Amino acid sequence: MILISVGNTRTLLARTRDGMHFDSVSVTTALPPAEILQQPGLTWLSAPNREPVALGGVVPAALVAWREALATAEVREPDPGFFRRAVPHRYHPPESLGFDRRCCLLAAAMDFPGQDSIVIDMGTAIKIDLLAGGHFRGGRILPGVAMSLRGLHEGTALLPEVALNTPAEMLGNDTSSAIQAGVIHLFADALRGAITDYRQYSPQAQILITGGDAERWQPGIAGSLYQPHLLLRGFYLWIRG
Ligand SMILES: Nc1ncnc2c1ncn2[C@@H]1O[C@H](COP(=O)(O)OP(=O)(O)O)[C@@H](O)[C@H]1O
Ligand SMILES: CC(C)(COP(=O)(O)O)[C@@H](O)C(=O)NCCC(=O)O
Ligand SMILES: [K+]
Repeated sequence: MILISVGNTRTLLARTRDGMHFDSVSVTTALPPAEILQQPGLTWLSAPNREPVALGGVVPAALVAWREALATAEVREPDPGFFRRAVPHRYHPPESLGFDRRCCLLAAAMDFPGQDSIVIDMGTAIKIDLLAGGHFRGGRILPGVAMSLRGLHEGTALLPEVALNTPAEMLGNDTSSAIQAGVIHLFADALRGAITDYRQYSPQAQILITGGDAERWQPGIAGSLYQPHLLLRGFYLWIRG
C-alpha cells in the first residue's frame, strides 16, 4: 500500500508491505502534487501496476490537488465511521478533529489495547491528546516550534530567526540565547504541564511522541516513547479497516 499524508509543512509519501515497516520520504507541502510525482526517486508512485494509494491530510486545497494528480490511480480515503467506532470521542463537531490526530490516536488505541496514552505530535502545530479507557478524551493544540521561532522574528523589528540548540540555558545573555531559552523552556514546560494534568486523569498513561520535532524533545520527556511512524501506522490501520 502507498500512503500519502499531507501535513501543513510536509507531505509524507510512504510505502508499506506489512503495515509495520514504512519506507517514507517527505516533501514540502507547498509543492504541487503533479511536480512531486515527477521527482526522480518517486517513480514507485506513478508506476503502471499501481498499488492502492491511501490519501489523507489536514490541508484541504492540497488534497484537492492530490485527487486530481492521482485521477487514474485507485485512491482510498479514510472512513470517519471506522474512526468513530475504533476511538469513541465527543469532539465537536466530530468531523473537525484533524486527520493527523486521528491517525495517531488510532495507532495508540489499536496497537496498545487496554493502555491509556498521551499522544504528543510535534508537527507544524503541537497536539497533546489523551486516549483513556479506549476513548479520546480531548487535547491541546499549541503553536509548533518552527512557527514560534518564525513568529518572534516576523512579529518584531529586532529579533533574528534563530536555529535551536538544545539544551537551553536558564538565563539567556544575548538575543539569540534568550530566544533559545524562551522557546525551548516554553515547550518543555508545556509538555511537562500537560503530562502532569493528564496523569491526574489517567495516572498510568504512557507517553507516545511523534512528528518533525519529536526526536529533539523526546530525551527531555521522562519515560516517553519516540514513535516516528505513529501517524503512518494509524493511517494504515484505518485504511485496512
Ligand atoms: N526537513 C524539515 N523540514 C521542515 N521542518 C522540519 C524538518 N525537520 C524537522 N522539522 C521540524 O518539524 C516541524 C514540522 O513537523 P512535521 O511533522 O513535518 O509537520 P506537519 O506534519 O505538520 O507537516 C517544524 O516545526 C520543524 O521544526
Ligand atoms: C491541529 C492541526 C493544524 C495540526 O496540523 P499539523 O501540525 O499536523 O500540520 C491539524 O490537526 C488540524 O488542522 N486540525 C483540525 C482542527 C482540530 O483538530 O480540532
Ligand atoms: K504531523
